[in-house]
Amino acid sequence: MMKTIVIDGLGLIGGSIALAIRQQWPQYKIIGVDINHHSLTYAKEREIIDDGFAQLQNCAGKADIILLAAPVSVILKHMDQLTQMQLKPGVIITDVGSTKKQIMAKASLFIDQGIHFIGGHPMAGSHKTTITASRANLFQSAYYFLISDTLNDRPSKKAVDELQALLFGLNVKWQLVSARQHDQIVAQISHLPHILASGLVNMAQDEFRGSTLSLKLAAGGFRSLTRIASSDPDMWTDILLSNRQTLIDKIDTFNELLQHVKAAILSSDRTAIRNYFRRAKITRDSINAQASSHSPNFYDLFVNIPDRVGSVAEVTRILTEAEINLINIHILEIREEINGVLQLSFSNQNDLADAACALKQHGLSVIRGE
Ligand SMILES: NC(=O)C1=CN([C@@H]2O[C@H](COP(=O)(O)OP(=O)(O)OC[C@H]3O[C@@H](n4cnc5c(N)ncnc54)[C@H](O)[C@@H]3O)[C@@H](O)[C@H]2O)C=CC1
Ligand SMILES: O=C(O)C(=O)Cc1ccc(O)cc1
Repeated sequence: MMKTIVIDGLGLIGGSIALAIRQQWPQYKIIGVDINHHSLTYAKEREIIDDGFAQLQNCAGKADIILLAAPVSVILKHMDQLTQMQLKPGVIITDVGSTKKQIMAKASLFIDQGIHFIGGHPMAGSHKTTITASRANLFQSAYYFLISDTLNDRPSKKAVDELQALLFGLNVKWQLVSARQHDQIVAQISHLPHILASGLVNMAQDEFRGSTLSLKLAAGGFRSLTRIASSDPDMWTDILLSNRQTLIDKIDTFNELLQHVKAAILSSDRTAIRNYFRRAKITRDSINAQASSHSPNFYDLFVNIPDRVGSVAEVTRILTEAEINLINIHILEIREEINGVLQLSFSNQNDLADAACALKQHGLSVIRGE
């Protein structure tokens, strides 16, 4: 059956979902909405969308499914606007916003109109934004939250089935939670870390101001811990302001934790300091162990690469030529004058074996992951 999908906000997430729907359901019509005409042109030229509009009101009435994928403040504004529009009977509206309580509070407006609203949030993405960074496999094996608050009746179950079928090609693991639970979870594992990463970068910048030393000295730890400080400032302002109280509480708790470490250092309490690191190490190690024992989502290969311009590109070129689908690429260690290590992730063992063979043939040294 032909369906019309409207994606409002054609950036990293909207673009990646459009690509995945395109692959899975080539017969569906995908309409993109974005205030940035470059995104629309880019998407049309690459046939990611069939048609593009600058305003949601110009196409929302044609949609069987509307996916809101703009920044959170825009999602909220557009939800208000949608309640004033003439929409198809049975339309499903969903969103991908990073916070859920405010959005789900507004979703009650739709219930009175007999419209299904399904709150959603894919737990994958990147510090890179805009449609140019989008890719069909961005969400491969990631968790995708669906918000249980408005999904209690039978018609909603049918709507959820329809949404999950639409997004089948994302290859995500669905996770049902309440909006409250959701905002608590993501405050801890996503929002607070973003605040801290940017704080570390700002503090280091202040420290080095007026000195000849610079952030170039930063080793791998600082770099990997602060990668997300490169995320989009506007998007993150929206996120923090839509999860205010939870984040205020989290910051207080983190403050207490820092005070605890400070006290341990002040009193040279070796045991307390060691326990601080030991407890974290056990937990952090177990995240990797859980991921590999429950479901090996990724098959990893590690490649030593020489420190020279273009060596990462050479690896990806070899894989592209061999038509091997790379799920993820991560630079683990790359410092000036020292060889680097690339972590390459594949979705299955065969791809991994083919990649190892192709890279070896080109003289690269590879190590298989556990
Ligand atoms: N970046 C990430 O890793 C993740 C982001 N999210 C959420 O997904 C949503 C989109 O994020 P990204 O795709 O990363 O951002 P993005 O910046 O790549 O894309 C947002 C798009 O929305 C467009 N836009 C802004 N105002 C608009 C308006 N009034 N009407 C129509 N389009 C408008 C922008 O021009 C841009 O193309 C946000 O709500 C974010 O919180 C969710 C999961 C991961
Ligand atoms: O870049 C990263 O690692 C992220 O943390 C991506 C991300 C950003 C926002 C979300 O709501 C979910 C995931």
